[in-house]
Amino acid sequence: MARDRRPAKAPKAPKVRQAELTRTVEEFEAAFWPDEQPVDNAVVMTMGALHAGHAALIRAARRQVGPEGRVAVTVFVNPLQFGAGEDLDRYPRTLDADVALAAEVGADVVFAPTVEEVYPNGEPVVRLSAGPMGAGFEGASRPGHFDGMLTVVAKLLHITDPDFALFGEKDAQQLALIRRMVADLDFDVEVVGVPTVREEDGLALSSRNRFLSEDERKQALALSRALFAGRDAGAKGAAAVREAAAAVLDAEDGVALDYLALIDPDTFTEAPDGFQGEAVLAVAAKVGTTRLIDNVGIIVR
Ligand SMILES: Nc1ncnc2c1ncn2[C@@H]1O[C@H](COP(=O)(O)OP(=O)(O)OP(=O)(O)O)[C@@H](O)[C@H]1O
Ligand SMILES: CC(C)(CO)[C@@H](O)C(=O)[O-]
Ligand code: BAL
Repeated sequence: MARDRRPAKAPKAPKVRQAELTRTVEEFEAAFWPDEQPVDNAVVMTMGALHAGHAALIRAARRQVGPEGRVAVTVFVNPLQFGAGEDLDRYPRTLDADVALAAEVGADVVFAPTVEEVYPNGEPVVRLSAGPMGAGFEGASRPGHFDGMLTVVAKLLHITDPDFALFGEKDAQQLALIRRMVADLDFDVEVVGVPTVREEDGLALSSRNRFLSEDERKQALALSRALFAGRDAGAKGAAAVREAAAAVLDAEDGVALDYLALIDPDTFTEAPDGFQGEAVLAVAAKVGTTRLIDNVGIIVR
């Protein structure tokens, strides 16, 4: 048999995506639409300090648009959605690591504008209003938060003009409001929700978890444990759900509860006694100086 003299094929190098960092709208547009090719594109909006939860969103965006599509990640800590005395100044900023992680999990472009780039005329005079759907829960604890959030999401949708925009279910009220804004104001984008990514012990990943001391990290587990206990009581009715979740939180001294609520996901108002069907069980609490939120979907019978 003749010897095969063809050189052995070099193993295929894995495709390393190089996400381009852009700081201005002009740079972003040049990088995100380098040519006229009609491909699907998706955006993942973040405030940076990326973790595995954000990575899940970016991976889902890549799956959504396919290997040839375009994925943008925005990194912008939006002052408009922070109230006085909130953690705007100490919010973690880790841009170099964010660009590296975004690239690794499938982003083509990172858009990290300055505050002046996003608000060149200073604070916007005209803003969106979240209305009654943004008044309860997070909106009650953080007045103006959702108006500021919707205003920047609308601006970023205009700038990035995506086919798909992906948001985490961890911020359930935010996701519901964005869906409602898109429907009410005829934005031409498909909003995709992505399930919450948790640590093995149940803690929902959050950029703010890095502020927790070791002890606080243990105390913070009461949030997810309470939600899981509530979910397990779903077959016994709404009152049993609230009771089971509250019992877990009551037993943890280190957690200062803001709200624990069984929510009708259509209206984002408290589910009435005797409520049956799909609901969201949500919690917000301060652990030390860090405010955390979490929620689970639940069927109440
Ligand atoms: N654990 C998670 N699983 C899935 N999505 C997440 C998770 N954490 C955040 N996200 C989503 O990532 C997007 C950007 O969120 P953001 O940058 O505020 O991160 P974060 O971790 O929620 O930060 P924060 O500590 O400010 O709440 C949002 O759509 C949010 O819902
Ligand atoms: C959607 C968002 C990026 C708007 O600033 C922010 O609220 C967030 O990170 O969830
Ligand atoms: N993840 C929600 C954005 C905020 O806390 O301001």
